[in-house]
Amino acid sequence: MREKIRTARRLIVKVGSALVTNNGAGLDHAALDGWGRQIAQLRAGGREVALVSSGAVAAGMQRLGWTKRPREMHKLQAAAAVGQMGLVEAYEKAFSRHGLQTAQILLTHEDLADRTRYLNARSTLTTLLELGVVPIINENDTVVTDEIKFGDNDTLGALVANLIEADALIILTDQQGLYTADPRTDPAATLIAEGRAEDRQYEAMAGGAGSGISKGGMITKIRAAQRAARSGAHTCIAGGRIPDPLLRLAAGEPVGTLLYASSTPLQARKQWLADHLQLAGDLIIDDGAVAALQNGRSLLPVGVIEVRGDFERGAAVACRTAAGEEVARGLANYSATECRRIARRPTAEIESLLGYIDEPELIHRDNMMVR
Ligand SMILES: Nc1ncnc2c1ncn2[C@@H]1O[C@H](COP(=O)(O)OP(=O)(O)O)[C@@H](O)[C@H]1O
Ligand SMILES: N[C@@H](CCC(=O)OP(=O)(O)O)C(=O)O
Repeated sequence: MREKIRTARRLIVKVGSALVTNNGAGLDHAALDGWGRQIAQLRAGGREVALVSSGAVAAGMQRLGWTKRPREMHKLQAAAAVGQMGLVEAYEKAFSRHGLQTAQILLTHEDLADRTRYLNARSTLTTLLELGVVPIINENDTVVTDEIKFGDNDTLGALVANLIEADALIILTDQQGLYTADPRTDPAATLIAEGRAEDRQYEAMAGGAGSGISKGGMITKIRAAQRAARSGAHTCIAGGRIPDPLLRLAAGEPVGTLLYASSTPLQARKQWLADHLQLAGDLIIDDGAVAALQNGRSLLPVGVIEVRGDFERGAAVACRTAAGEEVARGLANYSATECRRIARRPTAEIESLLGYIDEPELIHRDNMMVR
């Protein structure tokens, strides 16, 4: 089973507040340096890595000289704003020592719920990865209006894994993995080596956060594994203080707990497309395009005869024959207005017709479910 992590090409690594701030004692520069060194090695081995890092609130509290986590939302948000500065500065310094460039990405739930912003976030993140830059991602705590508690970064890590179709989510924390009960309160608890992410028994074993500076606890990590599995990503929960956890996991060593997804990313994604999407419009396609889709190809603008409905970029649309029969459904890379402009035209003309080109296909085959 550990083969699944050994062969993972795109990884999301999540590090929690306890590790980043050495249990609230200030940023743990040695830990940051160690992650930089490991990520540089993973990159050199051909993997893409994005880092989801907590620690803004804890680092801000430390900078402001606060010893107790405040309850008021505005104070937490102020602490996050102060701490995020120090956090990204420290990452930039530590990672540059290992030849890595970093980028700050701050996201909110709305950014991932809104299709256009979702697609923009996805393009930016994948572009950064292609450029060899390590995105350092956190929730944009300063603007979230919900309780900060809902914004735990385990969930954010899973959402990012879904967003960029990562192969694995690695959650580093202050325990060695998932135990049969919280080891802080139950000394007889034993480590779970692996299991299916969707297995509901794990929720009952997991408790809340281990320290005053962390938010999620183990339960949010289990739910994150369930969520990551929906796009086919496997999750490892492992101890962040053991030597080289990332390199060992990537080498296939049985470190921590592996909660694996039971379907491949593509199957999971296509299933999700088939089950969940509300269709926002129709693309009427010609016979050549019908044959191309049935042969597993992407939909190009040249095969589209007519565009029905009014939809945004990223919306789910049906591909139909002129007689109205549904051939496939998928996520459109262009809005209805843009689709009308580029319909029947060769891909090479997209840029001159729209003034820009985002994707050469109108619907990519990975985002399409053929009936
Ligand atoms: N079944 C369990 N196995 C391991 N840890 C658990 C379990 N239930 C609760 N925990 C607690 O979860 C904590 C890790 O989560 P958390 O404190 O949110 O850390 P992080 O900052 O890394 O997200 C552990 O320190 C532990 O006390
Ligand atoms: N965005 C917050 C993250 C809080 C959080 O989820 O903490 P943790 O449970 O340690 O991952 C921060 O940077 O402080």
